[in-house]
Order: sequence, then C-alpha cells, then structure tokens
Amino acid sequence: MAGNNGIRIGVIGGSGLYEFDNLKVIQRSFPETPWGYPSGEIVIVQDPRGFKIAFLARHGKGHLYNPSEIPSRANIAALKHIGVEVIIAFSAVGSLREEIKPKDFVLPDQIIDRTKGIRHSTFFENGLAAHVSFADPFNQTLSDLIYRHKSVLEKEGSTLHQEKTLVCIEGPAFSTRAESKLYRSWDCDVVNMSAIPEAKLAKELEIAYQMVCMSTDYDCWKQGEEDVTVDAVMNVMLQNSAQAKRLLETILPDLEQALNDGKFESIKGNASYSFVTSKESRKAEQIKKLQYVLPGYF
Ligand SMILES: CSC[C@H]1O[C@H](OP(=O)(O)O)[C@H](O)[C@@H]1O
Ligand SMILES: Nc1ncnc2[nH]cnc12
Repeated sequence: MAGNNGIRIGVIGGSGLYEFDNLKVIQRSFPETPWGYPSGEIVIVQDPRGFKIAFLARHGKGHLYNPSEIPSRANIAALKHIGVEVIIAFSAVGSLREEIKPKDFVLPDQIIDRTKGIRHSTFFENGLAAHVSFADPFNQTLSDLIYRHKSVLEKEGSTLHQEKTLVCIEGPAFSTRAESKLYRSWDCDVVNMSAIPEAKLAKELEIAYQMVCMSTDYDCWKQGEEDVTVDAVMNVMLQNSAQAKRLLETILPDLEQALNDGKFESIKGNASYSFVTSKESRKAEQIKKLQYVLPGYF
C-alpha cells in the first residue's frame, strides 16, 4: 500500500479507543517504515458512502505501549506513506478546569510541552536539518469543521470546547498536585501524555492534524474529587467511545467534501521551506528515508 489509494483521512485512537467497529474493515497492514514498525496494524475501514479511512491504535492492540514508548515516527510515516492528508487523533485527557466536565470533548489549539526530550520528535536529523513552524500545532480548518458538529455530542449531554490549551506531560505517572496546580496557573485547560511528538511529526509531514480530547477526570487539583486513576479514565472512556465513533461518522461527509474542495491544500509545500542544510551537504542515507514520506522534495 503506498500513496494514491484514495485513503486521505487517518484516525488515531487513544486509550480506550482501539478500533472503529461501526465501520466496515476492508484491509489490514503492518508496514515497516524507515523508522520501524507502527504501534499496530493500520486498519482500512470504509464508511457507507465508500470513503476509506486509515485507523491506527496509538498504544497498539491490548495497549502495549506507554506514552514515552509509542513509535510515533513510524505511526505518522506509515499514515503519510499511504496518502493520508488529514489526521483526527483521539485522546483521553484530564481536565484542569471546572467547566470541562468528565465526558466533555475538547479541541485544543495550543500545546505546552512538558515531555522530557526522551521521545524521538523529528524526521529531520542526521545530515538534514530543518525547522518547521509549530506556532499553531493544530489545524484550524479541521478544528472548525469538527466544531460545527458539536450538536451530536450535546444530544448526549456532552459539551464540545474549542480553543483550549493542552499540556503534554512525560508520564507514565500522572502529575503531582503541585504540577496540576502549576498547569492551571499557566492557563492550561487539559492534560495528557500523547500530543507530543505526534503533533510535531504531523506538522513536519504537512498533515492537517487535530487532537480530539475526551475529558475523563479532574487530574488531582480539585478538592472533593477523587485523584485520577487508570480505572477512572478507562471507565469514562468505556462510556465515551460510542460518542467518539458517532462524532467521527457525523463529520466524515463534511471532511470528504472539504478535502475534495482543496480546503487543506494551503499547508502543502510548508516543509520544503524549512530545510537549512545545503543541497550538496545532505546525506544520501537520510534523503532516502525522507523520500518515503516527502516524495518529490529531494
Ligand atoms: C490510560 S490513562 C493515561 C493515558 O491516557 C491518555 O492516552 P491517549 O492520549 O492515548 O488517549 C494519556 O495521554 C495517557 O497516555
Ligand atoms: N489526568 C491525566 N493526566 C495525564 N493524562 C491523562 N489522560 C487522562 N487523564 C489524564
């Protein structure tokens, strides 16, 4: 499977969202990329109108990987290689705001990176230096498109919040109470462990990327609430995953139309302006790897 298969939409499922069983499975693959194997199989599903979506479970089947161990470069590279232009990435998050209640959904527009530099977070290294803009880590067109369908969630009693700030911690332990309060003082609204490096890598490969966060707990800042536990997260996710699937099904026709109307074309070519290494200094081995994800650039 490589490019031009008509698979333009990728969906990444997070904790508690390991498959999209409401759509018909038409193909499965486990491709080796120049950055190794993805977290699990890439499952191609088809919606009732015949539109194909590539689904990947971030933590693998059976939740194999801790956030720091996720092979994010292979995940994003594999999706890009088969032609994906847009990624909707689901994530279970802790809420740092009273008004973001468990079971609410959030479309963040900013990230504060509190990971510890131990995750591979770039495709550009080893003889090819490049710096993409990360001022806006998420895609506004995609966020607005999803937000237009907020009534699907409201019908079930959940609110969809937009323009919020996500703090991504290293984990795997949850935050201390002092950290949780610090993030609130920094105006962060939600916390997870998986936005970085996924969002950065998608940006490097010119993929329109939006995280759809599902609030599962109040972390540990809120008096009178239980401190977050895996049990609490998974319990809420069990109830929320049907909502996530419904939201995805609802936005698909609009998303297909937006792709056909060229609404995501403006980000194409962005990476080419970010290279700093002169053409003659670029290492052949690195160029070969990058041709897998950015064909036609070198
Ligand atoms: C299972 S609790 C912590 C775990 O949940 C979130 O995962 P994901 O973003 O993949 O839904 C969070 O980022 C942590 O990895
Ligand atoms: N409180 C929390 N902190 C980090 N990641 C989370 N995922 C779900 N809840 C979380």
